Amino acid sequence: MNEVPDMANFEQAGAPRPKFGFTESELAAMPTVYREDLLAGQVVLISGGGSGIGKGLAFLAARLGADVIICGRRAEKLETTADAIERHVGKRPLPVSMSIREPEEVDALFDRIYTDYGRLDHLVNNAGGQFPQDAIDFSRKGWMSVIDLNLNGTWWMMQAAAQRWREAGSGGNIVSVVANVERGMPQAAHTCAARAGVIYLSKTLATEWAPHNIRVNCVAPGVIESEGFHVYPEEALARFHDANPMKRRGDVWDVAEAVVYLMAPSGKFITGDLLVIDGGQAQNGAVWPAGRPDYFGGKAPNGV
Ligand SMILES: CCCCC/C=C/C(=O)SCCNC(=O)CCNC(=O)[C@H](O)C(C)(C)COP(=O)(O)OP(=O)(O)OC[C@H]1O[C@@H](n2cnc3c(N)ncnc32)[C@H](O)[C@@H]1OP(=O)(O)O
Ligand SMILES: NC(=O)C1=CN([C@@H]2O[C@H](COP(=O)(O)OP(=O)(O)OC[C@H]3O[C@@H](n4cnc5c(N)ncnc54)[C@H](OP(=O)(O)O)[C@@H]3O)[C@@H](O)[C@H]2O)C=CC1
Repeated sequence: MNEVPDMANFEQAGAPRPKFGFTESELAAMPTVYREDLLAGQVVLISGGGSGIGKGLAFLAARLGADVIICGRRAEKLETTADAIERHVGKRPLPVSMSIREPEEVDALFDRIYTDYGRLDHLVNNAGGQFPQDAIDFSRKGWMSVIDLNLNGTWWMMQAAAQRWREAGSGGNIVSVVANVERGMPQAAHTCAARAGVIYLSKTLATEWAPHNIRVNCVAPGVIESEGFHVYPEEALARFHDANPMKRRGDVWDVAEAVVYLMAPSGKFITGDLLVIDGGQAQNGAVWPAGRPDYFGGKAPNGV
């Protein structure tokens, strides 16, 4: 397992740049295709908003004028991210420590949002993850934790949002961050099962919830450089660029801007869909998150 620098604090502490992903100054300055008041007056909830893709999106949404709520399990990480966004963007997201796997904690989160803001416009289900392992060796607890996090946790959030929106008669918008599961993904069968569940759940809800003016979409990142990379061994990381024909990793901004496209009026006629952001991985390339076995070619000719 690699040592991960404390991403959220590194700039203040004068530490070297993070091992994976952008600095906070970079997130604050990344060029965006969107106009600066695009999300003004809108309330956006981002699960897993303290790190990685969710943190990038929290910066972008705040820069576009939204009131942002970020949630996740680790309070310190959320606070530090909220501090950084306040410092760089001038708008402080509300950090809420909770687990999406606990329905009561999900309910409490939505109660807090409606008490503090009186509304919610967008739910981004970004919290999720997995560990790389051959499926044959999954422990029961390991399988259950990945399914519970990525499928059940995402559902509790969706249902809680939709019930509030139905009650308020307001409509709303859900975007769930899944993964590129079209051809399956060896060493990540648990997450493929859960993410496929979220994709087809979303397609179904898009129809059921259209009468409530609720849109439901997914985005599927390919290999996106983020803090989440710390769960993968060096051997696998060294070849992540081989996962797609563009031969490189994507970045959190690629995903953040795609999510905003679906949230904003640009997405107003899109529901039940899956936007893939993977440099062509669905067509060509393979990711082996625990390292490529010899049977499938082992090391590449250049030695990595
Ligand atoms: C699919 C690869 C695509 C490549 C591109 C990258 C995609 C990304 O998604 S980037 C990363 C996104 N972030 C993460 O994945 C977050 C890191 N992962 C986790 O936090 C865990 O893997 C989790 C999702 C399982 C979290 O569950 P939690 O219940 O909090 O975790 P525990 O540590 O308590 O573990 C529960 C259970 O799971 C088994 N397990 C956990 N890690 C491993 C491992 N490395 N290898 C094998 N098994 C693992 C294990 O059974 C754990 O129980 P105990 O044995 O009692 O600890
Ligand atoms: N980076 C990539 O290449 C890809 C990423 N993805 C997916 O994109 C999403 C974001 O990943 P990324 O930013 O890369 O990695 P991160 O590990 O940085 O993001 C995962 C986030 O989920 C939060 N989280 C985990 N468990 C829970 C929980 N039970 N309740 C609430 N929050 C939780 C984590 O915070 P905390 O630990 O504090 O709870 C963390 O902020 C994930 O769903 C990931 O699987 C999909 C495909 C590729």
